Amino acid sequence: MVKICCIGAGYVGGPTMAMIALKCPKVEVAVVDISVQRINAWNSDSLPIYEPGLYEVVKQCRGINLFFSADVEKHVSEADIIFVSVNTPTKTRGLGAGKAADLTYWESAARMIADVAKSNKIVVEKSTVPVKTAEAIEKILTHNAKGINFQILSNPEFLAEGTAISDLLNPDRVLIGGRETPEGKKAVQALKDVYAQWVPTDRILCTNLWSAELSKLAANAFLAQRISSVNAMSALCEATGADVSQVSHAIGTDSRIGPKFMNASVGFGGSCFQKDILNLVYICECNGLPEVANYWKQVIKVNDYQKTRFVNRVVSSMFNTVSGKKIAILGFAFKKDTGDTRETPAIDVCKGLLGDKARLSIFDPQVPEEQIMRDLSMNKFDWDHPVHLQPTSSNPVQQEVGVVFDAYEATKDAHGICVLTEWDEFRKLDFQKIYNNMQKPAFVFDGRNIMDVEKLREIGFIVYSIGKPLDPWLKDMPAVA
Ligand SMILES: NC(=O)c1ccc[n+]([C@@H]2O[C@H](COP(=O)([O-])OP(=O)(O)OC[C@H]3O[C@@H](n4cnc5c(N)ncnc54)[C@H](O)[C@@H]3O)[C@@H](O)[C@H]2O)c1
Ligand SMILES: O=c1ccn([C@@H]2O[C@H](COP(=O)(O)OP(=O)(O)O[C@H]3O[C@H](CO)[C@@H](O)[C@H](O)[C@H]3O)[C@@H](O)[C@H]2O)c(=O)[nH]1
Repeated sequence: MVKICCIGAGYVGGPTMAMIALKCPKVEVAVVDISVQRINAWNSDSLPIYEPGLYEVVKQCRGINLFFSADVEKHVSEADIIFVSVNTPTKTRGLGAGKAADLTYWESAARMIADVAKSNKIVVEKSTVPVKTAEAIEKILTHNAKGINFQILSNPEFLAEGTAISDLLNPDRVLIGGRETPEGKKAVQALKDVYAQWVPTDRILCTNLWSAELSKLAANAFLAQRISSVNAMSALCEATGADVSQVSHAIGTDSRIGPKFMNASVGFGGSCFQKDILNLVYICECNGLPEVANYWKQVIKVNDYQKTRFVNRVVSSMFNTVSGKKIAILGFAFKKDTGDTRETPAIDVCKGLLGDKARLSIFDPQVPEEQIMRDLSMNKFDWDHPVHLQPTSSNPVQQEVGVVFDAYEATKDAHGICVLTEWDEFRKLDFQKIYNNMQKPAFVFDGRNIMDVEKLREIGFIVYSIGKPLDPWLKDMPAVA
């Protein structure tokens, strides 16, 4: 029986391994982690991450051919194929700080593999890493090899949160990069055999190592660039009276452009886009390509501009001050159907409003209070470490923040509402009831374009929607980012 071990039981390691276990009953899969707390949660009925359909998959295989364990070394030493899916945060200190990937966790995993391995292993990069990481990992492994053969593969993950299970079930493609030697090709084939249990072989792409590593960064850069492009257009729409949804639809019907990933928003978030683009920028700079680096940097600049622009709209609409005013924040996760808050635009928007002395009442159906408080007090990039190793906060959360369990409670007596995540349940709220319980004039700032603007205006709200023709109230208000 082939034995697979995955180091890192996070958003990627957990769901990907659960899918392999489900589709390959003859493979034994162990997911290991240094966080005992996370492993205990994977072994309980309350999984450590919220992902539609995940629990059902885990329940079918757990204890049969899927195991979660904190005994990292035992499972690594027994495995034939080892996936490494650990954190690769942005460096906060030293060379490349603020851009380069910090490979501390990756390196420590590689050293541990070299220490405990007693038989030949295929080591698979599942984490997103800089191009040429495989070379560094190879050096660490072979210099400590004791005669053991290690083959390194790059197999980046393309799942998106909230749709992880369907993405894994039916991926657009699986990418496997390996050395073009006979041993390298054999290792690629071994991994291909695993995926081929459920993925059509024409969707399993095999490349050299560096193409696979770079394709992951490039894919995220292209996707994020699309959002920054439509968000840049949203600012121009507001200035000219065009409607960004109509513009997106009109250009998306061109088959060369396509309709997906064209929703203007308060900005993209999530653990990957910003981190991976910064990483790409750093690699370009290191390779003497400052023009290419600056091109990609602009995607992040526009994203930051969009978040600042949103905060400025809120403040300027409300007579240029939100000091002491209650603002309801509906949605804190970086997108719907996940409880993940990593790099969520809600953090920057909330911090911006708090900077103008607002009082915030926050509701998100999936994000617990403790997480929101931690996010608002944490320094940039400090989130991307194993939970027990996260730096303790240097900026305790202000008393101006309250987290509540219901949208009606959040909006009671509020002056304004900011919709920051596109949860379906927000569309179904009783806005007449909400309006009746708010201060007047009552404002809605829709950062996701999910609200029925006409209906809200009929009720009496003053409404701002990203990239839509402005409410007469807002037209005269300056909103310079
Ligand atoms: N989240 C996504 O949607 C996504 C998608 C594609 C790729 N990625 C990439 O995958 C990697 C993992 O991301 P994630 O979202 O799963 O992160 P995560 O923080 O959810 O999980 C990483 C896990 O690795 C564990 N870990 C760290 N060092 C370890 C070690 N030495 N030994 C054992 N366990 C260790 C941590 O405790 C943590 O549980 C990152 O490189 C990320 O960029 C993420
Ligand atoms: O039209 C759109 C689409 C997305 N977003 C925002 O963009 C962010 C990222 O969304 P999405 O890409 O759906 O989620 P992620 O889970 O971050 O997935 C991305 O990042 C992963 C980690 O690398 C990759 O594996 C995926 O392929 C890639 O889509 C979220 O804040 C979304 O709200 C928009 O604002 N407008």
